[in-house]
Amino acid sequence: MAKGLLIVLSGPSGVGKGTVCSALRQKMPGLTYSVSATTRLPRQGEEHGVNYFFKSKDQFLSMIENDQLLEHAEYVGNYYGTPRDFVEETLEKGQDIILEIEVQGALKVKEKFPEGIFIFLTPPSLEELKDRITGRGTETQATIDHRMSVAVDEINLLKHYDYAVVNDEIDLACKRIESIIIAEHCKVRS
Ligand SMILES: Nc1ncnc2c1ncn2[C@@H]1O[C@H](COP(=O)(O)OP(=O)(O)OP(=O)(O)O)[C@@H](O)[C@H]1O
Ligand SMILES: Nc1nc2c(ncn2[C@@H]2O[C@H](COP(=O)(O)O)[C@@H](O)[C@H]2O)c(=O)[nH]1
Repeated sequence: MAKGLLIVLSGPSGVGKGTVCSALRQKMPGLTYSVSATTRLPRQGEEHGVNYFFKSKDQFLSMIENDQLLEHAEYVGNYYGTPRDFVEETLEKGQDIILEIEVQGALKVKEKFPEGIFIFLTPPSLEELKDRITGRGTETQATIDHRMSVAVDEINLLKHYDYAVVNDEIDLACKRIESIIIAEHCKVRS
């Protein structure tokens, strides 16, 4: 049986990865979502096992030690990582999986899975990006400033991705990503 596609969606904080990914999962119910582990505290309404596996720093470090993470990164003061077994088992079953992760982690996944599909979601402008992070109302001003400064470095790494998708409008961005996945399934592979 053919393996599933590993799809990595990244882009700066607040660009709309989570929003677009939720819309995409509604349109493509066969697409499996990789739930990450993090040491970040839950935001209001976030659930363990749904949005993230929320871990203490010691628990996270032990996941690294035991090689349970496909990749991990430290981002703006917290650790984030992708549980390895779930990704590998999903691909083996022939199902597509999407990872919604930041850029350092995406580049580590690319080293291990060069056959993956790497999609960078871009904001229409940096001003709009800042408005979105601020408007979400989840971050302090200091965190917004930190995330915005990291965003500039992240956008400079766009060249390592296969596709750039602008998130000007949620439905359009979602349609572009759906089209990429459909086209990748039609690709002739040697
Ligand atoms: N196309 C869009 N137009 C306007 N607002 C949007 C659009 N896409 C997302 N948003 C809004 O921008 C904010 C940030 O979106 P979201 O939380 O999905 O970003 P993210 O990239 O997942 O962020 P993070 O990396 O911090 O988790 C949310 O309030 C969301 O409703
Ligand atoms: N390298 C990884 N990055 C991840 C993972 N899960 C989420 N993320 C990214 O972290 C930032 C911050 O997320 P937030 O929920 O605190 O706003 C964002 O870019 C996420 O996409 C992961 O497993 N590995």
